[in-house]
Amino acid sequence: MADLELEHQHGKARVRVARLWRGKRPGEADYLAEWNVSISLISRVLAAFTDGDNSNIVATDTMKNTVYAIAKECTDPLSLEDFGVRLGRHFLTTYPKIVTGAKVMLFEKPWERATVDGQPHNHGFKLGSEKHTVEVVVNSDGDAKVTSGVSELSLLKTTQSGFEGFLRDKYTLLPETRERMLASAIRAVWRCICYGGLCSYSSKPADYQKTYREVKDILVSTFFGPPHEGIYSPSVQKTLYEMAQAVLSRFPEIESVYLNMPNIHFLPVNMPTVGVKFGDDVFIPTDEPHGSIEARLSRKPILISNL
Ligand SMILES: O=c1[nH]c(=O)c2[nH]c(=O)[nH]c2[nH]1
Repeated sequence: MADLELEHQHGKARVRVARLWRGKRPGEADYLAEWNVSISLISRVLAAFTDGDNSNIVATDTMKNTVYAIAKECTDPLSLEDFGVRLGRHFLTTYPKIVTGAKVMLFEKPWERATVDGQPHNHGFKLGSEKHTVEVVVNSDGDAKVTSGVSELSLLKTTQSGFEGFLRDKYTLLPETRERMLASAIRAVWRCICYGGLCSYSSKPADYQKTYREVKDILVSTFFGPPHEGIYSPSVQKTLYEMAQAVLSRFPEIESVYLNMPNIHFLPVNMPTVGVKFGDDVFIPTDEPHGSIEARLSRKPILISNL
């Protein structure tokens, strides 16, 4: 109908692939990556929706198979980001007249090299905790916008946290405190890249894997503070801001960082009527409800007129 407009995309979600790169010589370590890949294509397939004309559809089954084929083509270990860019560009170069954009979302299962007798094992892996996440958007010029992240980074500190001075009204029960546990399952997402195109911070991190590890380290060390004394957190909000600021000051190529930090409450047990006296030593851990605190910190765009 002339007065209607259809926006559409199609793709394959949650394709799981494990890529093994065997040690090149006997006795050399194997490398393993397990990825979960979701692809969504913007393509000229309006007629498929409106007229049942499938002639321009890239089958989602083909997209799934392409994940395996490109994984095979990658003869050396590579980052999740580089794999995502390569995969996204594949659809644009294979179908330049049909596919006008590709979005690839990936996360990596945290297999870590096992250690046995204090030695890294050549072919043994164990599952870690937090996940590396990536979103790649490729446009028809082949420019790729890469957003990296970490999810389920679960951190807890037993002290050096409080919450005071907040608004009080007739429903406020929460006592003020300078002594509480602080726990969160952090999701962080940072954006730094434009290949080609206009972008104020356009350099590609030399090594995505290294940047991922270093961003994680900075998030963790800012959350906890120094090993012995720690650092006092007056709120999740302030700690979140300091974590984001630390990432931007360490990495000039990162233009913005988003942090989502649920405040996972550990409620001190208190049972005054039964004669057991607790003193911030027994807690009820709770998942729900939890505080939900999120923010994005970005560099202000550089104004040409100020240069
Ligand atoms: O760090 C906190 N921020 C809040 O906004 C909040 N709200 C609340 O009940 N406890 C906390 N803690």
